[in-house]
Order: sequence, then structure tokens, then C-alpha cells
Amino acid sequence: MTQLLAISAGDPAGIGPEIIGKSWDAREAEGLTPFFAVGDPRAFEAVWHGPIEVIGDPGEARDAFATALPVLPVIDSGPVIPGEPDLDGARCALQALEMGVGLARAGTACGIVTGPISKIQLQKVGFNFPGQTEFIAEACGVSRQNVAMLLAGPDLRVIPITVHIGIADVPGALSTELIVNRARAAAKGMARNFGIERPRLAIAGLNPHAGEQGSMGREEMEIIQPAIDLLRDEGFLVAGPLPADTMFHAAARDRYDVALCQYHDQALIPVKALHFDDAVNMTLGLPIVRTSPDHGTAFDIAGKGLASPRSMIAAIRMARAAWTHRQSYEG
Ligand SMILES: NC(=O)C1=CN([C@@H]2O[C@H](COP(=O)(O)OP(=O)(O)OC[C@H]3O[C@@H](n4cnc5c(N)ncnc54)[C@H](O)[C@@H]3O)[C@@H](O)[C@H]2O)C=CC1
Ligand SMILES: NCC(=O)COP(=O)(O)O
Repeated sequence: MTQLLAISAGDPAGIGPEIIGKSWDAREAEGLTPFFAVGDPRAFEAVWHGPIEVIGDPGEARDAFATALPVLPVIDSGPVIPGEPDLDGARCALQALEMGVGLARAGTACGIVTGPISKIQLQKVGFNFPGQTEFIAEACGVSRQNVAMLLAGPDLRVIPITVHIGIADVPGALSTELIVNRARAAAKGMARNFGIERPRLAIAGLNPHAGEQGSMGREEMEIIQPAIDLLRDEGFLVAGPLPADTMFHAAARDRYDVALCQYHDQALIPVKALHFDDAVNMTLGLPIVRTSPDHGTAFDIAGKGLASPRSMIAAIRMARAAWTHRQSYEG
């Protein structure tokens, strides 16, 4: 029997508990695969009025799911004030993440959907990672160079090659090796999680007009084109380096399955402009399925009942679909 999905609640003062509760409300209308939450039950009670069943073991979640949101409890986060994050809440978010990843790695859950955390809050309690992506990679024994952060919406999939670093550090962080590693993770991840056997990769330039033959920057000639040549030698279908300003309109998007972009906002601006409501963040290159909504903690609206569960629902759906694709990919 397929195990249930684990959903870590994220920061208890953010919108994670509300969108998980709303996803449970929508379980029948949306045909969602059963799931259980990992977090502080009080964080759910503070923002959502649906039924909760505290479980002692993921094995209890299947029966509970029909009538209540099953919650596997973590340490008590203390009083939860939506929109006001604190260190107890950050510890609680970290424990939920650790437990959820552990359950997915053990096969006790069929994958993990991570609720939004505040990176700065987590770092205050000793979390020494740029984000959940790198934490999960390390927990799974995979180098952070060999995973790829995919943001996927109905009409566009993107991967940032450099991720959570300052823009001034981007040129120095780019290397032919990094681009090749991300592209390999992208290609394998498309086959394994989406059933796209020979994905078409598009790789963006860094500079205006993709450098215009070196007149506006040399990274395309010295770093990006050599990566593309290596990837083509390995048999991958790769276009690029493409000028970033003309690769995201509708006709251009039809020519590739996933776009690899040189830095965070080059990738995330187009996908969030098109699909903020229902894009999903998936980590490619892991032995486990991991998805997440595309948005953050939204402390500004937490506890007001305004949070949309659309991206969380899409993340639940994508995790389950990826799990199914993996069964046939891995035989
Ligand atoms: N996967 C994750 O855990 C992510 C975490 N973050 C963290 O979130 C925190 C806040 O980041 P921001 O840049 O402010 O981005 P954000 O996504 O939290 O919020 C941006 C804007 O979108 C709105 N919004 C976000 N999700 C919404 C939803 N489901 N329904 C309705 N409105 C929604 C917010 O109210 C806000 O106005 C940061 O600490 C960041 O580290 C950001 C992105 C992803
Ligand atoms: N901007 C995307 C993002 O912050 C995702 O971070 P994470 O999934 O690595 O925590």
C-alpha cells in the first residue's frame, strides 16, 4: 500500500498551517492523495477551525484522514501569534522539517511537501543552510551542486543555477561544472518525476543579449557555452545561451521543457509572474520526492484567513504524480 505524504508545517507563525488546513478541506473536491501534517497542533488550531487528530505514528494517519487532519506533533512551539515569528517557532519548524525528511527517507511517507519557513528565523536557531533545498540534499547524502531547484507552473518550468546568494556574487559563483551538474540533475529529474524522457533544456545567458559576442560580458563565451558543448557531447538536447529577455514569451516557451537560468530572479520572476497562484517548487536529484509551494511565509497575512492554498494543493498533486512516475522509471 502506498504510504501517505508528509507535510511539514513550516513556520508556525506563517501561513503554512492555514494552507495545509485548507488543503485538507479541499481533499475531496481536488481528489488529493491522503497526507498528514508534521508540526505543532496549536499552530493549526490558531488559524484553522477544521478537525485535527493528533497521531502518535504515521501509520495512524490513513484512517484519521477521512474525518480530520492528522497531525504528527513536534515540540510545543509555545503560544502561536500568527504573523509574529519567534525562536521557539523556528525550532518547531526545523524539527518538523527534520522529521518529515526522515519519514520520507525511511519510506514511512511517500514523499515530503515542505511548508514555508523563514530562512532568517531558522538561521537564528543554528540552521546553517541557504534554504530547505540544501538541507534536504545533505540529509539525503547528495551534494548541493547535484540537486536542482525546479519551479514548475502549467506553462513554464525554470531552474536557477545559482540560488540564494547576493547578485554581486553571481558571476564568481558561476562555473561550467555547476551549470553541467544542474543540467544533468534537470534532465534526469524531468525523466524521473515527469516522464519526459528526452527533455529539451534551454540555458539562459547572464548578460544583456547573452553577451552579444563578448561586447556586454564574457561569461557566455567563457563559462556557459563550454557547459552547453559538454552537455551536447553527452547527448542532451540543449539550446543556448539564450538572451533572457526573449526566452519567456509564449512562442519561446514552446521550444523547451525547462529553462535553466543563471540566478534566482532571472528564473523566479517569469514563473511567479505567470503562475504565482499554482507554481510548485520541487527539488530534483534527491532519492526522495520533495515539493513545496512556490511562496514564502507571508507573515503579513498570517492568521487573517486570506492565504490561498492553491500552490500547496499543486505541490501535493505534483509530489504524488512524481512518486507515480518514479515507480515506472525505476521499474
Ligand atoms: N519554500 C520556502 O520555504 C520559502 C520561504 N520564503 C521565506 O518567506 C519569507 C517571506 O518572503 P517574501 O519574499 O515576503 O515572500 P512571500 O511569498 O512570503 O510573500 C510575498 C507576497 O505574496 C503574498 N502571498 C504569499 N503567499 C500567498 C498565498 N498563499 N496566498 C495569498 N498571498 C500570498 C504575501 O502576503 C506577500 O504579500 C522569507 O523569510 C523567505 O525566506 C520565501 C520563499 C520560499
Ligand atoms: N525562492 C525560492 C525559495 O526560497 C525556496 O527555498 P527552499 O525550498 O530551498 O527553502
